[in-house]
Amino acid sequence: MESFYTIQGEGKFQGHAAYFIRLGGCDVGCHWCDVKESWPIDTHPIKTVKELVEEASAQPGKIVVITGGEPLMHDLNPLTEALHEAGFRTHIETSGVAKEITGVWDWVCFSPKKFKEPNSDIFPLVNELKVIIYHPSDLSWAQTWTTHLPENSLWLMQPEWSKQLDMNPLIVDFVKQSPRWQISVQTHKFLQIP
Ligand SMILES: C[S@@+](CC[C@H](N)C(=O)[O-])C[C@H]1O[C@@H](n2cnc3c(N)ncnc32)[C@H](O)[C@@H]1O
Ligand SMILES: Nc1nc2[nH]cc(C(=O)O)c2c(=O)[nH]1
Ligand code: SF4
Ligand SMILES: [Mg+2]
Repeated sequence: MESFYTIQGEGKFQGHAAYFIRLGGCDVGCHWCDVKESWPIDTHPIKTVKELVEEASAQPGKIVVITGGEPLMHDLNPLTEALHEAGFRTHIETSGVAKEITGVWDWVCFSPKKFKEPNSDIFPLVNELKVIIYHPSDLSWAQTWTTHLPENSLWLMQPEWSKQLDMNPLIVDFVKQSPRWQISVQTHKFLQIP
């Protein structure tokens, strides 16, 4: 759909320069999704792996974040292998909804959704769980995922952007009581960058 060089706004790598590749196509249907224009799979420009790697290589940053849409709708082996060969770290933002988990990853951010079940094959690969908190009931729903994940995974709660005034106090209280969890906020939106 698009690619751009910016600052990772969310999660463990928040604040780091990163080249984002946003792949078109998603059928998960989150009603609060902040990139609904990414949902169609066939209306976006098509680029080759070589073009994407060349464009990323024009920037000094060494992290590439593959997002979407739902990037795992695509076979990500060729792209991630080429990015590794070019010396990049490969990071993914995914709901885990996929027929197959493809790609070679240095960092996997798994953001499960109530609207569609993820492929459980992703569980052992997860570095960072990032649950979006839209409603108070999402606090307990978030906790249901942790038992599936590697012991050293990070557990993050991120307020849904339009609900942050209501959700932030709940998330803050929760993390103070359950310090295994951390807060992620969408810092790029405060910085007014892509
Ligand atoms: C747009 S999604 C694309 C990647 C993948 N489809 C997914 O959902 O993980 C990128 C990240 O933004 C989060 N996100 C999307 N809309 C949001 C919103 N309105 N408020 C907070 N986070 C949001 C998603 O949960 C995900 O962690
Ligand atoms: N700056 C910035 N950081 C991000 N982290 C995850 C994003 C995403 O949409 O996947 C995102 C995004 O869209 N912009
Ligand atoms: S899975 Fe990700 S891209 Fe798809 S609708 Fe949900 S937030 Fe948007
Ligand atoms: Mg985003």
